[in-house]
Amino acid sequence: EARKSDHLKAGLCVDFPVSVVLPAGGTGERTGLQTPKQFCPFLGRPLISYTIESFEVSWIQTVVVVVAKENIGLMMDIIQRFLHKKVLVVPGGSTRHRSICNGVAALGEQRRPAAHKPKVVIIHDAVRPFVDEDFLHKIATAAKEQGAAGAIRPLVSTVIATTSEGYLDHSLERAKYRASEMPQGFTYDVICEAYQKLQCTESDFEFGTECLHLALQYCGTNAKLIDGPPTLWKVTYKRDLAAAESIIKSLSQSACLITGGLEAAVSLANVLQKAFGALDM
Ligand SMILES: Nc1ccn([C@@H]2O[C@H](COP(=O)(O)OP(=O)(O)OP(=O)(O)O)[C@@H](O)[C@H]2O)c(=O)n1
Ligand SMILES: O=C(CO)[C@H](O)[C@H](O)COP(=O)(O)O
Repeated sequence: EARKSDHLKAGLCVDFPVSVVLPAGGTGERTGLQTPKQFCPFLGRPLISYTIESFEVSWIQTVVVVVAKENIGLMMDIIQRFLHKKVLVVPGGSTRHRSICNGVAALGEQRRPAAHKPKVVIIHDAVRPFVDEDFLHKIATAAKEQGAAGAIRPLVSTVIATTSEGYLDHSLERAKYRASEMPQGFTYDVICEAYQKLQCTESDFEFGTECLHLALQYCGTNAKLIDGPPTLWKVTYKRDLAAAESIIKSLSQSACLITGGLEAAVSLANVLQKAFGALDM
């Protein structure tokens, strides 16, 4: 049976069509598990279902989920079981860029009038389940204005370059750099052009890790960068699955205390509210 948390929606809106591409075609090699991380269950529900739920807001039209061919059936079952609406499933590619490119192409193939083509496409890794509507709205709005926008976070460690013999070559001044995270947003025209096969090279498709870079390189679009919350982090290693589980458990805990207004009961309610609040990241 579907078990969906009743998130408070922020009541935001936009006056342009927005669609989403969620790349979910990876194998999750770094977790060391057989099951790709996006399909690992948390409280009986696969991780990807939580991510899709974050995009179930009124101002988003279509969510394209890109999965490996062999997981299309599994993905369709998840959509049916957890009552996800507005989701289109398309086959992925051998790298993340190829999967995203397939997802963007699927938005153009949908049988709908040009007027309903997305103005903005949000791209978000399926394995970053904790993204809130307010931040999605910031990314969509900035992407519409600037052509591209992306989430950034401060670097935790200093980035260094090594020599081929394994010695320090040079180190970067950490304060000047940021970690690029997801979500990212693009106007539909910019992301389509960025992935044009005539300019996006095989090397980009094979080794690239940054969509914002493609937009700059092939469309001359300087993305607007927006500081994101720590919750945008990506599930990459096994330890991240444990962290995700603990957050999902804390988010799913809720209590309804009917106090009748007695002073002692009201202060108990306040204490409980603070205790639950302390579970926040
Ligand atoms: N061929 C691929 C590879 C990755 N992804 C997706 O891109 C996102 C971020 O990639 P990453 O964390 O690298 O996922 P995996 O490739 O699955 O992980 P690993 O590198 O450990 O195998 C994930 O949602 C992943 O499913 C994809 O859609 N298609
Ligand atoms: O941060 C990102 C984009 O800026 C991507 O999520 C990241 O590049 C995915 O990378 P990988 O496949 O190497 O884990």
